[in-house]
Amino acid sequence: MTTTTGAGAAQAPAPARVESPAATSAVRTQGLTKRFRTGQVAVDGVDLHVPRGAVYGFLGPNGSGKTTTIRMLLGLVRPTAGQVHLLDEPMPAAGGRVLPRVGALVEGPAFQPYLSGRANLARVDAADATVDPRTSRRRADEALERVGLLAAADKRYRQYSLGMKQRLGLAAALLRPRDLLVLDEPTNGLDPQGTREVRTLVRDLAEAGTTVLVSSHLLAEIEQVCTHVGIMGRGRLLLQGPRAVLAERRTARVVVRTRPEHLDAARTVLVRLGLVDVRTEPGAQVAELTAALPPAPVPAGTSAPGPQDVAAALVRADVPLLGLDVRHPSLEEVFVELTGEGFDVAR
Ligand SMILES: Nc1ncnc2c1ncn2[C@@H]1O[C@H](COP(=O)(O)OP(=O)(O)OP(=O)(O)O)[C@@H](O)[C@H]1O
Repeated sequence: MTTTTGAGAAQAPAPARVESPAATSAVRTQGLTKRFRTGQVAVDGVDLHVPRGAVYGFLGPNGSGKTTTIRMLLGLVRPTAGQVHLLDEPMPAAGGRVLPRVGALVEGPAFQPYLSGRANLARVDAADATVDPRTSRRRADEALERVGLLAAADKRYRQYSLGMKQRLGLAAALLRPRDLLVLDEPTNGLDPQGTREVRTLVRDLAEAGTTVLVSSHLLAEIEQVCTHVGIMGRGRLLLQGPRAVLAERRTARVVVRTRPEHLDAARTVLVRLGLVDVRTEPGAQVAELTAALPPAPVPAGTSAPGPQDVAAALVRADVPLLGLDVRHPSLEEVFVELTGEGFDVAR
């Protein structure tokens, strides 16, 4: 794994800037696109917005373009088109100034296999021209402690488990205070306890004022710590916003069971009531219809049909009601619906 720490970039004194009122983004992209030489469009016109102070869950199935997007943010991959601003500064032009304020954990070989974890961190630290070399050891040990790796600090990197390697990558990103942390699948290779620790770490860092962009193909792993989410599917950003946008997508469906010969009449009733996405499943004895209920909350002054209205309307239309339920999709189902594939499916 590589840690991009802004190392080597001599930090020019920040010029006096008049911050515009809109200067509140940790990450902002416009039309970010990457077409590889193979012709594959891995990232397709992505407009990311990560507000300052957010924990932004960057979610999507394997192969949906998260890593390529992150690499473009950090200047590791050149975009085919589009713009990137980090901490309200244009990239890559302001990289020398901005990248020291950005810690990153992205995949790729970077650590020396025959050096210990601590010695590897010392190398990363030494490459950062903006820090005091005399306090290197303290920084390394504090970072190792933070990720629970102090006890294994003197072990060689090649003897580390995948989880330990991942922790060392995190430690490298934490060698100095950051305004923005970009973590690509930080829980890869970690056991459930390690995953919980990463979540706690992310929460602590955010509380201390660091904006965190964290990617995952596993919704449940990071959903709990996010204040914002962005969902990728096939190179496109399908949904973005405060975490509540996910809940809003959890449209409940009403499930109606009736006799097969009344299926068409029941369908007409549901459509007349204004329900959408009506699906029918004829059966020999019992036919089933499902339809989307309007999402709550309903705007003031309007009344959206609820399950009781559905029942009443069916009875009025003489449709025998053999059963009526309301089904709420899980967040996982919302994702599958959004991305059009299982959350673990590679392209
Ligand atoms: N260097 C490359 N050349 C050609 N295609 C690439 C290259 N890197 C990535 N891709 C393709 O671009 C698509 C997006 O890959 P990317 O790694 O960005 O997805 P991801 O969402 O990060 O997936 P994962 O969770 O598996 O890392 C994939 O289809 C991948 O095969």
